[in-house]
Amino acid sequence: MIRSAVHHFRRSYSGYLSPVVRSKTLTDVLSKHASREPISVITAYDYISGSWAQAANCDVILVGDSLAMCALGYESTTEISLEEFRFHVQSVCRSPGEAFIVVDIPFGSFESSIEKGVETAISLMRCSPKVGALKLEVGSHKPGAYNPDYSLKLAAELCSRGIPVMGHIGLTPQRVHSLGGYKVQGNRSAQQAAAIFETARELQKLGCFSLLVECVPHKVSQYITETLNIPTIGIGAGSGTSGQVLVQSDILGMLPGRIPKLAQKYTDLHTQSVDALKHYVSDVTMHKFPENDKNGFKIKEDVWREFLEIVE
Ligand SMILES: Nc1nc(=O)c2c([nH]1)NC[C@@H]1CN(c3ccc(C(=O)N[C@@H](CCC(=O)O)C(=O)O)cc3)CN21
Ligand SMILES: CC(C)C(=O)C(=O)O
Ligand SMILES: [Mg+2]
Repeated sequence: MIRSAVHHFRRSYSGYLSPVVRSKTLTDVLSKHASREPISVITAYDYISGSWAQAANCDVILVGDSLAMCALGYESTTEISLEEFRFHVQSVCRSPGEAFIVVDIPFGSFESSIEKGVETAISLMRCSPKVGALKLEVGSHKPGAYNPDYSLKLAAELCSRGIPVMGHIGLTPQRVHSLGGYKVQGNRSAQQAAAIFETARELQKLGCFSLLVECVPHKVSQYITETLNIPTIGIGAGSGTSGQVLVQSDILGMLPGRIPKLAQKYTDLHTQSVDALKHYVSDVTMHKFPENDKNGFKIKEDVWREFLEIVE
């Protein structure tokens, strides 16, 4: 059977049929690293923020569990459930574009057992065929320790099952309680920095395709980047990593108040949005909106007269 041409089109956010764009694959991301081009990563939380990141041509979209704090108003990332998180993954995946999509594994969905972790990982991969990889926060590996960190074992199990894993090291926000706050990691002692490096090396050995390095002194993250073959994506890890990631709500200034020192605000969407909304509220109050000619709909004069005859 000849396939109809419509199969090669999909609906874009504007509602029009647009040519299907194939998402970047893991291979595309790794070839970018092989040619030493910086990899750009932006978080997204829903269809709108996903579409913005796609339109900006970032290489990778991270559906980060920071959405708990930055889009849902929770106090920490530990509060969001897997079920709630999956809806957001699905909506980001509906955004049209080429970005490779990486998804966080939220707190509480993988810690009880390896089996549970594997099941969760499969359910996240199955949110959409556009989910290309998962990200797992990993605790510091103590070299020679009798009981290696559970998350290292889970990372290995996922890799061995064909699920691409990005290991997340340094400041791991899901462990905010055991870390005693959102603090720089690997700056207090040589042993602490070495533990982060050893964890990075171990994760590469276990098969992780990339590492996310958060809030680590730039000398340490650059050393990790230069020593390993897999790309490192930094946040608060300086300029020596293979790529950078930031939280979209920080880049755009979507929320009032301060953003972490590691981030940079490129615009103030909160202020701009509130100003625009105030303008609308004022227009409604002042009878300036809507304007019948511009925003309204007409009825034919004879239909109108007939209407009046019926009702009067
Ligand atoms: N808006 C936002 N941006 C983020 O990048 C982000 C979140 N939220 N929530 C989840 C995690 C937590 N992250 C954070 C949160 C706070 C700091 C922070 O307050 N850092 C201190 C410096 C660190 C220190 O004093 O040791 C700062 O002054 O900004 C850092 C990373 C990164 N992630
Ligand atoms: C802060 C980044 C790295 C993250 O894990 C997230 O957005 O959830
Ligand atoms: Mg996260």
